[in-house]
Amino acid sequence: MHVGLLYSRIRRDEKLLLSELRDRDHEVTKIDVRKERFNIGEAPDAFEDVDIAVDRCLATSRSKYVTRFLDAYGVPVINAADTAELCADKVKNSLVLEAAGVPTPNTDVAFTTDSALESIEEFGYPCVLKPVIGSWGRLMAKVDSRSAAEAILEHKATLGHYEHKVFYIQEFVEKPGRDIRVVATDGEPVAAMTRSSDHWLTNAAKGGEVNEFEVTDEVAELVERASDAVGGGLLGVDLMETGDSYTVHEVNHTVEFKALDSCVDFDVPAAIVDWLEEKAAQEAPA
Ligand SMILES: Nc1ncnc2c1ncn2[C@@H]1O[C@H](COP(=O)(O)OP(=O)(O)OP(=O)(O)O)[C@@H](O)[C@H]1O
Repeated sequence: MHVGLLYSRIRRDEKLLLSELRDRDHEVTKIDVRKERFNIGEAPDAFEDVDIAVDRCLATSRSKYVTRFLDAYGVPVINAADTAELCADKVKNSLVLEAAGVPTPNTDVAFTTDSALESIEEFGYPCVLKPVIGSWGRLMAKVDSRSAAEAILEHKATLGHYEHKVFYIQEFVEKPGRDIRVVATDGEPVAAMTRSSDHWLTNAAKGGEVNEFEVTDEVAELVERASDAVGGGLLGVDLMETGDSYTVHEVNHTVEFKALDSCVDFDVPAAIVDWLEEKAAQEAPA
């Protein structure tokens, strides 16, 4: 197959994918989206003969638009534009998980500091404020008191980019010092890990310790439902343990898997490329 890999920076994750694709003698065109121009009617030459495109753009904004252009050009893309749209935005992510009946932390959205403060007071302390767009745990706030809430809201309202004026307020989940990341292809778990830390932000990007997690039937079922809720694809489903069950706090669409690959006794890039081969075969004209 001929894979178009869309990127703006080649991380270790992309290197792992590229080397697996090349080991299997697949043709790969690396497409640096910073150097391309996307015309509304005509596809850039780089996409010629590409069987399947894999969006690995770091910046959410690029990912969202590039996948739309690929759709318009008729090039199959992992992940689909609609999936990118739903995963890139925490509000949309929460809404589709809730609508699909997937347990997810209770969340309010408010547009003014006064109404946000009402939500915060209702959730009680601590609760969590998250930027609606963002990753790696950046600009997340655990709000411990009313005075902290007032200060954070004022900072966001005064100094924040317009997206920070959409206040996303979430209940604090008393997880056991770790969360769970499951990488899945069309809802089928590939492998999973726990991310542990003394810090309330346990994600690997923040330096949390990673360990293999054996996916139980209950987790597999939640992962499948969470994946379906955003339209499937190659996804990272994040869950927290709640004591007697789980809650899914996020589904990621340009999932990083290097940390997972390093801690499991399983070849993650190989499993991803197996799945890509299947997808490309399904997309091929009969
Ligand atoms: N409601 C919550 N209660 C308690 N802890 C939370 C809550 N939401 C998130 N966390 C913790 O914060 C971490 C980052 O959360 P989240 O995944 O929402 O942020 P992110 O910036 O999108 O991170 P990433 O893109 O790396 O997954 C989680 O790994 C989890 O440890």
